[in-house]
Amino acid sequence: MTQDEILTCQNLRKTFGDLVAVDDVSFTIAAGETYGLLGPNGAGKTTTISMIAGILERDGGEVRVAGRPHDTRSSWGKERIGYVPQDLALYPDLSARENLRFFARLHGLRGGRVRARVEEVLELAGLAERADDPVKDYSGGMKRRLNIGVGLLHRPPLLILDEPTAGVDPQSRNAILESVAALAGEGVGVLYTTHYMEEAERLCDRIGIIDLGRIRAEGTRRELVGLVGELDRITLTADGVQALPTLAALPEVREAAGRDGRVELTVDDARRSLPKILLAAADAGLAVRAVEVAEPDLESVFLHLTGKALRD
Ligand SMILES: Nc1ncnc2c1ncn2[C@@H]1O[C@H](COP(=O)(O)OP(=O)(O)OP(=O)(O)O)[C@@H](O)[C@H]1O
Repeated sequence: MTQDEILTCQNLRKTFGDLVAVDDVSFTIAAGETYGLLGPNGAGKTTTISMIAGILERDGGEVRVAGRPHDTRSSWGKERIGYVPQDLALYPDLSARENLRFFARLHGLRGGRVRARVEEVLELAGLAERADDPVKDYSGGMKRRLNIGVGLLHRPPLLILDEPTAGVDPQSRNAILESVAALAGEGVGVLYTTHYMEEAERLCDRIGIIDLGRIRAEGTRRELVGLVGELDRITLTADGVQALPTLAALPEVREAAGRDGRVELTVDDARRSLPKILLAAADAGLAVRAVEVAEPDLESVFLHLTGKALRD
């Protein structure tokens, strides 16, 4: 274990009757790192994080929080984890401020520390202006932001978020993603589950692709994309395909094909090679009308690894 590892889980396993919901899952998260568990509904994300959070008994494996063994009975680990479940755990008749005060006391905060922390979390969640309205009058996104705020009250060094943007409006979604990035910037380790590829790509330093209870592949976005050996594609729409031999001869171009005024190029790094390709096309007398760049994404990685789409 490296010194700044906030979470280590090894060989986690959970069965429900004959169903193996989580099968030999291992990964680590460092302080300040955001780790994404990306997989479709039923992949085993919630079961995995419930075991890590210490709210579900595991059938096998080990969890360490900041180096210490952690299970359903250990309060030391729970004090270091902020767990935000998918379902809202709020009192609808109380205001945001009242909800936060209640949960802050539950975490053992008292007196002036409750007041100060509640105000900080209201700001963080972007709810200061509506702090005294009953939660039942909030939008779905506001409730979700408050739910995350509750998980942050005790300043945990490890934050576990279970699909925090499911069903929220785009504005709240953006606010949630920004606040998670800010927390990671302050050194909080984040475990983030999602079935949205774009969120994993935008937010996560490393991603574990999970399907049928197993982690199929793990790495940075670039590493995962590299794993399946897919290359970037550039499509030029032009007045003809006469520049094809010139473009095919460029060292950046792996494959080139053209017909009906469209030139299709396969390249290693589209962003870097695009200016050179456009210059070469112009030199060869090709009038380019449109350019389209397609980089392989985690959706294609998922398809490659599991033979099915991330979303049905
Ligand atoms: N308490 C339970 N009893 C029986 N089966 C369960 C239980 N909890 C989960 N499962 C099953 O275990 C598998 C993994 O479920 P889990 O909820 O962990 O997946 P998930 O990736 O979080 O999906 P979702 O996004 O739908 O929550 C699924 O097949 C699910 O039906």
